[in-house]
Amino acid sequence: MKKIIIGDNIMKSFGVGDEKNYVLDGVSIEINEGEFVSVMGPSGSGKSTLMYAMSGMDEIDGGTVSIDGRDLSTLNEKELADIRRTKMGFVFQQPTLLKSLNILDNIILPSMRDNRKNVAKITEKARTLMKKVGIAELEKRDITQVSGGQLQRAGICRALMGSPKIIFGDEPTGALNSKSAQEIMDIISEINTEGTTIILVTHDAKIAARTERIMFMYDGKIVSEMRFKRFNGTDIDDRMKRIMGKMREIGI
Ligand SMILES: Nc1ncnc2c1ncn2[C@@H]1O[C@H](COP(=O)(O)OP(=O)(O)OP(=O)(O)O)[C@@H](O)[C@H]1O
Repeated sequence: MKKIIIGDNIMKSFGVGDEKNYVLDGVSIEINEGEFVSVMGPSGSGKSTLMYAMSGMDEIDGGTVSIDGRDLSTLNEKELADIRRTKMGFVFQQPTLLKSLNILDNIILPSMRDNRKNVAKITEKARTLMKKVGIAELEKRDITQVSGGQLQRAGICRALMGSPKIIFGDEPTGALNSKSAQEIMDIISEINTEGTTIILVTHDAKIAARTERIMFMYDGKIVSEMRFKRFNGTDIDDRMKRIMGKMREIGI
């Protein structure tokens, strides 16, 4: 199986001198192409920092991160930006959409920055994605005129515009009620089934239970890992029970 992300002994600190605090303390991680991974851990354990380190959004103090065979430390700013744009998509708890633009324009905006000439093609792709996630009829709406779940669907469309190999999600369902959260997970699972590697940070055992591999962080380290078969909708309670047992064991 091809490894799409290899992180070796990643160190990341904030602060200087006596205030220096290692938030990632020698994290090694390998993610296979097409894997569906989640990262759990207490608040402040370093989950988001790990995601930013793995995606090259943040510089690291030590260790290495390679994406699709390329060591990020050997790349200049432009090469790094290219890799981020072509290989990765990001979904956050609250999609950062612009109030002055409608849903469709928000989805196409980042792609337009890269390629102004292909408006028709970009718009067509956005419409295909909107249809896929069930918001086709909302393209003209302002972002204040849709629900949180619909907004997150738009955020997912925007992340998918560049056909990324990897989607990073930082609490992508964190602002949603449980029904919308599960619907968003249905969409994310489908994207994974189509071959995209997914890495989610979540506090929610019910979200993690739908992934195939869960990494548990504590104090800047990955302290445990759990693997499941691909989720087929039948054994959520059993998976959640196992995850919650592990969380208790670790002290989360
Ligand atoms: N830019 C920053 N400057 C200083 N400290 C930071 C910065 N970003 C993160 N930290 C600190 O690093 C630690 C880990 O933060 P991180 O956001 O990775 O944790 P997390 O596990 O994702 O937490 P949560 O579940 O609350 O989102 C925290 O103590 C946080 O305060």
